Amino acid sequence: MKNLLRYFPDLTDAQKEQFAQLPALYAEWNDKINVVSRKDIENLTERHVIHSLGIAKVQTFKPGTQILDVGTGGGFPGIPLAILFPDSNFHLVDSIGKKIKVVNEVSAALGLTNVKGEHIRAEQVPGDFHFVVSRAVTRLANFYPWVKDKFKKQSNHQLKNGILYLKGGDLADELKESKLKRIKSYALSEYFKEEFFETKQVIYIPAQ
Ligand SMILES: C[S@@+](CC[C@H](N)C(=O)[O-])C[C@H]1O[C@@H](n2cnc3c(N)ncnc32)[C@H](O)[C@@H]1O
Repeated sequence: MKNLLRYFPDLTDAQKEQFAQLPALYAEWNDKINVVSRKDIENLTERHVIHSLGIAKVQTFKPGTQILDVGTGGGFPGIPLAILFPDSNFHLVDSIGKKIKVVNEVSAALGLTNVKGEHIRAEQVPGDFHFVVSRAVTRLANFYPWVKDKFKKQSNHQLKNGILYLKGGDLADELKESKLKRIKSYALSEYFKEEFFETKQVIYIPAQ
């Protein structure tokens, strides 16, 4: 929690309270439905919450922004982003229904009104979003076709509408394979000092 406050010093009391509830909520739900590895549950704030919020270091979402989180699992990166941006709307989808149960239970416990969890495959989501966010779902060559028709035409952020994907390691082959253009990568080590972030990046792919 201390690091979270250091990296995001402008949180309101309500947001601090919501972030503070996450470790206990996920520990409780993870015992019933596994959404986070046992090792990671002990480092939830660093490995899941701060990591998810890496997207916010790259782009601040304006009020009214529509965001789709594809393959959200138990709600990452969608839930931490929804706490940070209470005036943006987050549609969190996963192809496994019990994971969405965790998403909906956690967001209800936090009183989040800007999160909609849905059990649906990404390919089937009817689209109209400014941004798609994701972490640890599939290679970009598979991912992009799932979401390519889901972007609003009008962009109103510093970044044009597109994908903000949390990735790690050497991505040269994956990016080449995807044949996607104008990709930018942002190293999370620029923002967060823990070793965990050393090779972590946010990959931005504008809608094309
Ligand atoms: C490794 S988990 C990552 C979960 C979460 N994003 C995280 O980082 O903690 C990958 C998730 O993607 C989901 N998934 C895979 N293919 C999908 C698809 N076509 N549509 C929706 N969800 C999908 C899986 O069910 C799984 O929950």
